[in-house]
Amino acid sequence: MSVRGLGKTYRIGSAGHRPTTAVEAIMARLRSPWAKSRFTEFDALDGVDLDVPWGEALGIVGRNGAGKSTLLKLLTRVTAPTRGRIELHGRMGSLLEVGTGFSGELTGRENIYLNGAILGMTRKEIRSSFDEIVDFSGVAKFLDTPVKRYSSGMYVRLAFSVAAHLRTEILAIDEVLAVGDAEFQRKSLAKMRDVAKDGRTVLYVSHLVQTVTALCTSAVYLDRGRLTYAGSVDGALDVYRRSFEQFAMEQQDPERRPGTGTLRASSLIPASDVFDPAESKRFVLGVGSNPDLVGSYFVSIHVNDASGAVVAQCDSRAVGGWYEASKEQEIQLTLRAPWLKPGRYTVDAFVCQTGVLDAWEGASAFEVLPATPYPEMTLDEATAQGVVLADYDYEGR
Ligand SMILES: Nc1ncnc2c1ncn2[C@@H]1O[C@H](COP(=O)(O)OP(=O)(O)OP(=O)(O)O)[C@@H](O)[C@H]1O
Repeated sequence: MSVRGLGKTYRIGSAGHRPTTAVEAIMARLRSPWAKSRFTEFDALDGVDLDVPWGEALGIVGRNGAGKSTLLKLLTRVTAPTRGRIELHGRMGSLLEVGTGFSGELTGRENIYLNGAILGMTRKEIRSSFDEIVDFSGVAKFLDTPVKRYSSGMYVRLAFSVAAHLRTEILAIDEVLAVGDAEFQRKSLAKMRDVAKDGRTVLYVSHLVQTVTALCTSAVYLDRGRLTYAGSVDGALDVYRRSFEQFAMEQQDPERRPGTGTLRASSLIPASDVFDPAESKRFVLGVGSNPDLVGSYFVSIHVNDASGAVVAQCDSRAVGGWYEASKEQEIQLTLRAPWLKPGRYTVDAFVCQTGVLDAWEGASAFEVLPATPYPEMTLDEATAQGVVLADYDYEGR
């Protein structure tokens, strides 16, 4: 597979700019002048050259909005490139966002055949993989149910199984392993490794660094639409990790942060770098002063998980938190619930009035220890699903 000078330009006004980070979403919602003037036309991807030999499992990493999904959408012809050339030399099977590829009204069985046909498989070819697909997916009982009735887990399992077993020469997978449970993740990684060993090519986008390490034989790093690293998996992940540190450092300089700048946060300090899942998490947000600022302001602190998803939006307005800009403030946030799963979290801070005065992405970070808050069970499988840990009881006999 080879790609030369590949680029995609989006224009606001036609499709509009889709915010990808929490900060962008907030800026767009509050219609700050910064967000308006910043995007009119922009390159989601530009000047990408890439050669992927057969049998390679290529990881594609980069920060939110770097253009990873756009690259896969261009390669799978979901979107047309604005410029550049793509030579695949083979058929491409793909699993992009959940919800694409399958027709909700059709049953699982019908979707398997439909997908195969779309990929240019003969009925005989599809039939020869059919049992394997069904076995792997674990949805045998629901084969004659329309897929719109499937849970998201069942849907992903079947979609993955179809994409991995139909004998396309290239397989493109975007982020889906984050959806499935731990057992399915393990199975899918092993399956993708087999696919690559078979001499087929795997393209794999993920925020889950461990899965990139476990699966990929090489990797590329995308930075704001440009491919700035191509080489070993370790090399790409190293650049990826350093980009977070670099970004966090840049954002410490208020001048480089979005927002009107009428009032800026000065610090965001967690009570500890590590917390237990169920303990209260405290943060102190320092905010400067501006005697010219009329009226009070509010703040919002967001906690994001490792994939960048916002787990909690703690807006001070919701609990009556309004502050005066005439003097410097130290504002304390105590986050009692939900219980957070073990892992690394980043924290964003916003200072707002009618618009955003300061948007500080990655103002702080903390870790939640791999401890269990539950009195009995410590098995992984008991907590594998779900975004957070629930505080619950059971009663009955
Ligand atoms: N249909 C669209 N119209 C306008 N802008 C778009 C569209 N699709 C994507 N974008 C923008 O293109 C940029 C690249 O998006 P893309 O989804 O490829 O990034 P990504 O690296 O996959 O991000 P993430 O890790 O968050 O999935 C982003 O700024 C996004 O907002």
